[in-house]
Amino acid sequence: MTDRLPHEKGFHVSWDQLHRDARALAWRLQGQGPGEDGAWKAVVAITRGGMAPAMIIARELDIRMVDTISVKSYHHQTQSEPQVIKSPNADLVGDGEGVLVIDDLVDTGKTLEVVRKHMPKAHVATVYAKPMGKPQVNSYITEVSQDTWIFFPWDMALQYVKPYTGKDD
Ligand SMILES: O=P(O)(O)OC[C@H]1O[C@H](OP(=O)(O)OP(=O)(O)O)[C@H](O)[C@@H]1O
Ligand SMILES: O=c1[nH]c(=O)c2nc[nH]c2[nH]1
Ligand SMILES: [Mg+2]
Repeated sequence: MTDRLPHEKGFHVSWDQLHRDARALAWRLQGQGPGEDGAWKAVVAITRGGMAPAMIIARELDIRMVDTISVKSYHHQTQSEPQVIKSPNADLVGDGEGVLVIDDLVDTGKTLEVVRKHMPKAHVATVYAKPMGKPQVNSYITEVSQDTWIFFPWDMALQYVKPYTGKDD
């Protein structure tokens, strides 16, 4: 057994970096909604990864209507068919008009495909995007290659690493 990942590259995101990138996304979305002065009606976070960026975006854009949609598709790094296991309030989101749907990243785009069926008129935004999933998002901040695995701060902890020489005594 090996501890090595099935992906060649890792893109490690700190809390600070996530905060900056989510703020950059909020900046891009500000004033782009269909409401008066470009306001958005609500934010829907795709749990769980979308919750941290959605909170930052809701704060920056002063949106108080926040709901969630829960789509489960990965077990560690293995993907299965996405399933909606919790829907947002239908009275709040309607067909998605004026709603910002936020996720941390789009990879294959399968999760967003399912979400778009629920809210076809929503504006879908992710902080990070891989090429295969890009057609599913309306806005994103940083693109990484398809063979990169993005590591988020909530999945990581600081730990000792050996020097490059391998000598740590
Ligand atoms: O574009 P896709 O290939 O569908 O993958 C992207 C989705 O996968 C991850 O969520 P995951 O299902 O692992 O759940 P989590 O957010 O609870 O970690 C990530 O947060 C996205 O929601
Ligand atoms: O933490 C994650 N990093 C990724 O790159 C990814 N792709 C799908 N799901 C993911 N989760
Ligand atoms: Mg997710």
